[in-house]
Amino acid sequence: MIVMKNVYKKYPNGVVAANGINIEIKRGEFVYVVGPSGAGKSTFIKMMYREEASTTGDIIINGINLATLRNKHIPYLRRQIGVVFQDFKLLPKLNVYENVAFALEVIEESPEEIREKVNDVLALVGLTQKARMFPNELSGGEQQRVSIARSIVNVPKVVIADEPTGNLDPETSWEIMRIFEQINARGTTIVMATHNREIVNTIRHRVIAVDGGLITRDEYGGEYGYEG
Ligand SMILES: Nc1ncnc2c1ncn2[C@@H]1O[C@H](COP(=O)(O)OP(=O)(O)OP(=O)(O)O)[C@@H](O)[C@H]1O
Repeated sequence: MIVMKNVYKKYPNGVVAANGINIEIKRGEFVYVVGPSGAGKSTFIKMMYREEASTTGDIIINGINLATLRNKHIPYLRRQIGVVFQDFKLLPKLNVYENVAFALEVIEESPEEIREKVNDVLALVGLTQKARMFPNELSGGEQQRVSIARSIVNVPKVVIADEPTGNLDPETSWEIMRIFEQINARGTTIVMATHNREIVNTIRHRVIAVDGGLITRDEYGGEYGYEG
């Protein structure tokens, strides 16, 4: 489902952020990506949704080879992958419902389909009552719920999350994790970069540790194993 073969990434400034990564992530897995700041975690996951292209090596997502993917087909890839960010990235002028619906409208779904799908995901993240509110009227945890709803409304096979609890207090972080657990229980693959030791060591999943652009550890049910 996600395969990387000898993936190497050098940024234009000369920094090598991936230095020969080989990995296979199967459908339905939940994977944490951990490692010190600057280790290459974001680069690793940005390459999965083609925010960054690899310099050399193959990346295959759901059978799509990103090395040969033409730019005009990137939207097709993105529809198969939901992405959740630390800073939510909601559209401030759209309300909760519209932020989630937007992901569907751009691919020309019918109004009935949009309504049903958006209402379903808002119920899943517990925001039915706040559908008409705007991002600046919501707490950080609620904003992250909207962004998770947006990421899954297309029913992607993979959800990639880059530090999704990084801006949230501990209690809210656990609530957000419960939602990711639910999404994973429905069969969606989750790849999550995180600095949250408590979470990694409590809700056990596969742990991929990255350092210096290399995978230094890959264990099912592994420990966080880093300071900070
Ligand atoms: N767009 C870019 N241009 C140049 N260098 C970059 C770029 N993005 C990241 N880097 C460099 O690549 C290396 C890996 O960065 P990356 O953001 O992948 O690390 P990270 O493990 O996600 O770090 P953090 O935990 O601090 O978010 C760092 O040395 C960083 O400075």
